Amino acid sequence: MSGAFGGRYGDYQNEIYLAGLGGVLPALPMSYAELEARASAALPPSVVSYVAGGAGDEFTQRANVTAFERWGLVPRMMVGATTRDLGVDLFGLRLPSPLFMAPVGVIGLCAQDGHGDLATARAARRTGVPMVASTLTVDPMEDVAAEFGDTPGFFQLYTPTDRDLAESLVRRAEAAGFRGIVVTLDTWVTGWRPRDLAASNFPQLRGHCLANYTSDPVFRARLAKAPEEDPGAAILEWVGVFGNPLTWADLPWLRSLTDLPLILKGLCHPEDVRRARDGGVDAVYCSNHGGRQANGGLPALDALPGVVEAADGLPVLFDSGVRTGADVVKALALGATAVGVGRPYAYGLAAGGEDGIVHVLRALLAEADLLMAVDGYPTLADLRAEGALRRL
Ligand SMILES: Cc1cc2nc3c(=O)[nH]c(=O)nc-3n(C[C@H](O)[C@H](O)[C@H](O)COP(=O)(O)O)c2cc1C
Ligand SMILES: O=C(O)C(=O)c1ccccc1
Repeated sequence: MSGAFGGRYGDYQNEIYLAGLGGVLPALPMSYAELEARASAALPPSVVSYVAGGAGDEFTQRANVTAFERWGLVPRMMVGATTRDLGVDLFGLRLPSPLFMAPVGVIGLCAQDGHGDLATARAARRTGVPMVASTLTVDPMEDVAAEFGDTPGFFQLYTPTDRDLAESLVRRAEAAGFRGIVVTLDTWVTGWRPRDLAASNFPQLRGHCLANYTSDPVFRARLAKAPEEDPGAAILEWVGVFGNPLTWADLPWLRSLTDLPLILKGLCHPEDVRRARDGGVDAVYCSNHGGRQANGGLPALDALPGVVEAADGLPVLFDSGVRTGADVVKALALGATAVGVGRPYAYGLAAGGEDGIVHVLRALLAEADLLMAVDGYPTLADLRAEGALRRL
């Protein structure tokens, strides 16, 4: 059955209604609010506050979400959009959809078995939706990459202050088969996060998600004792080496680190985008870290049009506040090449393991696909045409 209820990604809708005919209801929530509630009940409180929380009073985090309400697609009729093409080209790769999983440093802890990075990589394999694996994982990057199958994966680098360590991490990512390096610029220092402060809990400070460091020969060589013998010293060493306050003078060095596509994450100002472009990056990534780093700022979506313009044809990745398939479509219509989600898949994992992530990704893509059908925009190029999207 396809027709009135399906399409390539929309077929998830068929599956759900068909299962209902057999008396089987969806095991996982269909709305973000219910998903968050289910995940919050499943996770330890310290992980809930870390994942759900943001900077300050979380104004920017909320604004990231509500910003999408100010845009609307204008429906077109009699287009006959019976098949939709959501595929995108990125760095010479053909991705089946424009969706990707943004790097989430504690995703490992969101799984019941504590190996959420591996579950995420397996969900990437099953859906074709790429994972951007954080530097901060429970399992080393080599083990994560081994689960990707044919789906390309990207490595997110938190650039350490030790350049040799940075280079070692990048060499390992290349050897493990990652297809690009995403350098996150907005988190060399941690933003003020009242929820984590109230619980006096920051997972990495308790030794979580440091496997890429403790498995690294350059990091290990900095320690007097092996991290297995003296975990406390390893954590302190991590605190000292983690955050590198990079400047534009460091961009030539970053660029020289790899021949893989280089993507800078956290760019919102057009002038920064131009500098990144001039420095030879392969893509820019517009994001405000889901409102976790700086409060009081513009929603990332409001920065997107300026970033797209300044990128001048360079691919633009986007995340922050995407909760629905309609949000994915709106970000694409505003010029994003690919659209990322963070918390939604973390909650999918917490609520339903690997299947929970697959559910979240399929639901996002089904909604986006069916929206493009209903509104008569069969391709991403149609979505970007003049008059498709209007500001309320
Ligand atoms: C719990 C959590 C951990 C994160 N860890 C990282 C990280 O390690 N590296 C990074 O670049 N971004 C990290 N981010 C930011 C995400 O990549 C992404 O920018 C953000 O989650 C997007 O916003 P959303 O959660 O509203 O979808 C993290 C986000 C969350 C929620
Ligand atoms: O929590 C985060 O969003 C994150 O990416 C991070 C990781 C290490 C230190 C501070 C923030």
